Amino acid sequence: MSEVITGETAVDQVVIGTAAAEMAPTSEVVLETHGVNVYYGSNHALHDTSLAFHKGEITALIGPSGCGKSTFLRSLNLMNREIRGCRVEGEIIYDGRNINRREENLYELRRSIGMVFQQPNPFHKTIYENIVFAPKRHGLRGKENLDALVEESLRGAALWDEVKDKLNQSAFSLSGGQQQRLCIARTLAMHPDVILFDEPCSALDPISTLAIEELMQSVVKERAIVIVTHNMEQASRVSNRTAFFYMGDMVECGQTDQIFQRPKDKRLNDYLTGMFS
Ligand SMILES: Nc1ncnc2c1ncn2[C@@H]1O[C@H](COP(=O)(O)OP(=O)(O)OP(=O)(O)O)[C@@H](O)[C@H]1O
Repeated sequence: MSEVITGETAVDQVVIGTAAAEMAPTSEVVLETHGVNVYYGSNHALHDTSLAFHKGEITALIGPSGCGKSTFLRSLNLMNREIRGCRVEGEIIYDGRNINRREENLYELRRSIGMVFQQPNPFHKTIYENIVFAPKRHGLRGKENLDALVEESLRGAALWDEVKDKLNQSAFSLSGGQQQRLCIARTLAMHPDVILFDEPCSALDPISTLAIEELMQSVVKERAIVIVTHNMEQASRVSNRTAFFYMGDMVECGQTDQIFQRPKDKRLNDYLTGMFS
């Protein structure tokens, strides 16, 4: 049950970014959940969560530490299956089917629903090989095709100009921000319909953070993006829609400007005004 706020809720700390405000949402739902519950053993960490993610939209998941944001994000491409003792119930609908079933091919699914993690995690390979590794395993052949994919993906991740002359160097010769963009390029190389970002900028400086945010906005047109972030300014700058989680409940979801400027739930208002973090 949500506590509804009455009267003025002057949430002035966060200025809504024009980029997010200008992005026109489309109505095509790419991925949606119905009544998702997640358990770690006996800990019921996420309660009955239903959300839809639209093509062309960035959705930010916000809320205090331990409220279930990453748990929910990980359930969207069945990453929670990698965690021993974790159980996910409910429907996760992608491409016309419920993917939360044992027969789902995780290898194929994660091509379509990619994920970028908090810490950049390139492979111990060259920049070039980082991009083509998975596409080759999925059958892509021919130097011309591979070269074209490398260039397209690195351009998509705004990294091409910085690395085009050193594609055969180790990915670890890059800075942290460049490594994160390489990980995004690696994800883009699979042409995913959805990209999940789990606090992708928390290890980065402000300039690299801005580069990642611009990058998300440039690649969202073709897909849906979901981002977990602790940075309220980031959520307001990049997202079209924001969902607020609290103690395992998805408490409120709406257009980002409504969430930040006219929150309905008292817990959301308290969170935004810094009464707890
Ligand atoms: N691998 C795990 N094993 C057991 N319990 C977990 C695991 N991951 C998360 N949890 C539990 O699930 C609940 C939600 O955690 P989760 O990491 O999803 O929250 P969060 O909102 O993403 O937090 P943060 O912002 O700190 O990353 C917490 O009670 C946490 O202890």
